Amino acid sequence: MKDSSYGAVIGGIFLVTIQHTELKEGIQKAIAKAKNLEKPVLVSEVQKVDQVEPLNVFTAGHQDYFGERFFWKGSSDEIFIIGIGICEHIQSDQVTDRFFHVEKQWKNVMEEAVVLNPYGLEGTGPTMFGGFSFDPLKEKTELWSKFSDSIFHIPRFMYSQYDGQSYMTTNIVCTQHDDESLLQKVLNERKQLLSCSSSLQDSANNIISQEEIAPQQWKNAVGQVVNAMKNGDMKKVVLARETRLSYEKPIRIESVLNKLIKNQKNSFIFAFESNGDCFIGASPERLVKKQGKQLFTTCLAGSIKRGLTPDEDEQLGNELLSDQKNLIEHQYVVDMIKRAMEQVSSNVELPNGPVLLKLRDIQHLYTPVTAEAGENSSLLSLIERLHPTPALGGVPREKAVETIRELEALDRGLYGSPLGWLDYKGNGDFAVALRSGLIQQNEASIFAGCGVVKDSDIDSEYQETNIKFRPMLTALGGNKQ
Ligand SMILES: C=C(O[C@H]1C=CC=C(C(=O)O)[C@@H]1O)C(=O)O
Ligand SMILES: [Mg+2]
Repeated sequence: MKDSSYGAVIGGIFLVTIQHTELKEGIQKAIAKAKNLEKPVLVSEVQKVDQVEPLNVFTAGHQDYFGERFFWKGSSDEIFIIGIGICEHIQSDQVTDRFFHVEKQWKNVMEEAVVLNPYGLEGTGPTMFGGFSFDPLKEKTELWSKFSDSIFHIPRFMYSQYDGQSYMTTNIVCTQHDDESLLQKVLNERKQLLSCSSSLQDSANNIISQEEIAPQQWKNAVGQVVNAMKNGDMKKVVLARETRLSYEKPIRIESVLNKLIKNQKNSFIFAFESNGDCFIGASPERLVKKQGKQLFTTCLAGSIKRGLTPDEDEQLGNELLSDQKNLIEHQYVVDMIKRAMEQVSSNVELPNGPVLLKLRDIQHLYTPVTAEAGENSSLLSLIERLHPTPALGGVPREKAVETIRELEALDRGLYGSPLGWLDYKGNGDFAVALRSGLIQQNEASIFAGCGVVKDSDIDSEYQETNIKFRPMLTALGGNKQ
């Protein structure tokens, strides 16, 4: 067969002329390997492509891959990763050692993989994305039935935009029973995807109801925790709650993403689809990023609203910077992260005190941390060590997580969890999945929590969660308090 090439468009933009000589050879090699080893072998091919609007790629996947897509934007727009379709699932409901199990499965796939990646940039080639639920021991509800406790996907197609360059990765699992016809099948799928429309009609979708779930019960829980702190050794517990919205028609994930991208600067924007449901959000908080040996993590805790005028905003910021309750709430996070990083990495560096991180709806106390990874520190092992930080769990960690498990009415699922991506070179980035919600056709559940310490005032904490609902409420067109 003579090699051919073709051009393709996404939303009227000429995307790329893709040749597939190497892919053909890669598939042949992988099939031979699969026969030899009697197990499936992954082929991953990377092509440089013209830059397109990342959201257009996600939208182009709507028709054939709805429920199997991933969207990721780095917090400073440095990287976009869009996954379309699922080539391989890496998941487990294992409670103990779940990070280790995911790492083992990932290594198992990568061990024999045939990688055709002349660029070798992070976030290109074999990459998995997904996350770990907040607490695998929490009693399950229907809400998160479409997601397992540890859930990662290797996409069929992946568009990555990094450092002003764009790449298209194609992943194929070859088995011992496959033959060369697999190439044509994949090329057809790719051609079909690239020719799909990237604009969807966005017609009005009215809200039928918006309900805060058990606000009084949540306030009681905050009161109970504050009392327990006055008499015991518990120092901080983060308590979260849910608001549920329902709509006339299915919610357009593309349109929610579009609004999050436009409104929520300095945030990780993500959407992770599984079995038709979508976990989506705009989190300002990084759990940990690994780039070569360099590690980046952040302490984010302590909050105040934005001002209506620049003067008021500055005044509120200064108030936050000197507020003892918020400084203590923040310091618990700094102490824990510093200690955890010092155990497994070197050159741990952080400023002496927090600065302000101003987002559209809220301002936070923020301390960035950098370090150099130790020999055996994989990204997943770092996530295991850090999750949950006291920005979502509390101090002491075990006791706080138990308290959340007992007192919180909410099934957190992936809210507050490590969510992100990991490539075959060990690079990756995970956010703490806050300011987020779960979209299930016509319904959305959104989540917000706050750090309760012994000086917490129940009504102020309640107001703080209302502010934290705003990013998702704005994107969903809901009513804000
Ligand atoms: C738990 C949330 O925020 C955390 C992150 C930043 C500030 C927080 C706070 O001030 O309470 C929380 O610890 C949330 O947004 O749902
Ligand atoms: Mg707070």
